[in-house]
Amino acid sequence: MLFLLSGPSGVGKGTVRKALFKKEPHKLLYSISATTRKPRRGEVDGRDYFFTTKSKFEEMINAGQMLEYAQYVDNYYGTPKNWIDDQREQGNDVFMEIEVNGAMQVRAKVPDAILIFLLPPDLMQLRNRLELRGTESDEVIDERLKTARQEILMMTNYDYAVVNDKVDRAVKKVQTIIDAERLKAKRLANGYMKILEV
Ligand SMILES: Nc1ncnc2c1ncn2[C@@H]1O[C@H](COP(=O)(O)OP(=O)(O)OP(=O)(O)O)[C@@H](O)[C@H]1O
Ligand SMILES: Nc1nc2c(ncn2[C@@H]2O[C@H](COP(=O)(O)O)[C@@H](O)[C@H]2O)c(=O)[nH]1
Repeated sequence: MLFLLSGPSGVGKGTVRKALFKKEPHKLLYSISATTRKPRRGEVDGRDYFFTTKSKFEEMINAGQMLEYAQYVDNYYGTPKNWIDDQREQGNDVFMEIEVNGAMQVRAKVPDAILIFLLPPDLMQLRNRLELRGTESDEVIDERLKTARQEILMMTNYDYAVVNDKVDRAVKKVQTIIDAERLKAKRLANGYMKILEV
């Protein structure tokens, strides 16, 4: 199965994902994205992102190596396709964490993907979280918040919305969605739902 988490910058996608993975070791595999953004302090190439150049990224796009990609506030971000295909063929569940334009490409290409949108309690808290994280300049924070307003309007295209007020509560909700979707898929695979429909 393919689970995808989106939401505006600073809403807490990475925080929720890391907490979820601590609770669910080995059951979900994180899809590492490629980006042309410069690494932040503490970020590791091949763990947080595959950091690359604009020209290499464009080569990958032209070679059809991206499942999806987007330009987000002056940088490219995208999901290498091969890895996702390999994992799904082996029966592993994959977890993606990406912005909304890329998510809509995944929706079109992988119709059975489960799309979850993470919301902030309000826009003021989104700004506070980005400022407290301290990884972007004021200018970039303004750009990201401007983009956030458009992104939140896309929420209706998702299967689920979860408010990240408290991290542990948001993690529990995402875990519940994953468990419910896995159960649904298992029942469908066994023909259980089909029998009920008849
Ligand atoms: N529920 C929460 N309450 C308060 N602060 C939070 C909460 N969730 C995350 N944060 C904090 O908000 C900041 C942004 O979180 P995080 O980096 O996980 O967001 P993100 O959505 O992954 O951002 P980006 O898309 O820019 O990578 C971090 O400093 C994190 O510690
Ligand atoms: N469309 C894609 N968006 C991605 C991907 N990897 C990350 N992202 C999103 O980009 C923004 C900015 O990320 P940041 O690390 O610079 O804060 C954020 O919304 C990420 O979720 C991807 O592969 N494709």
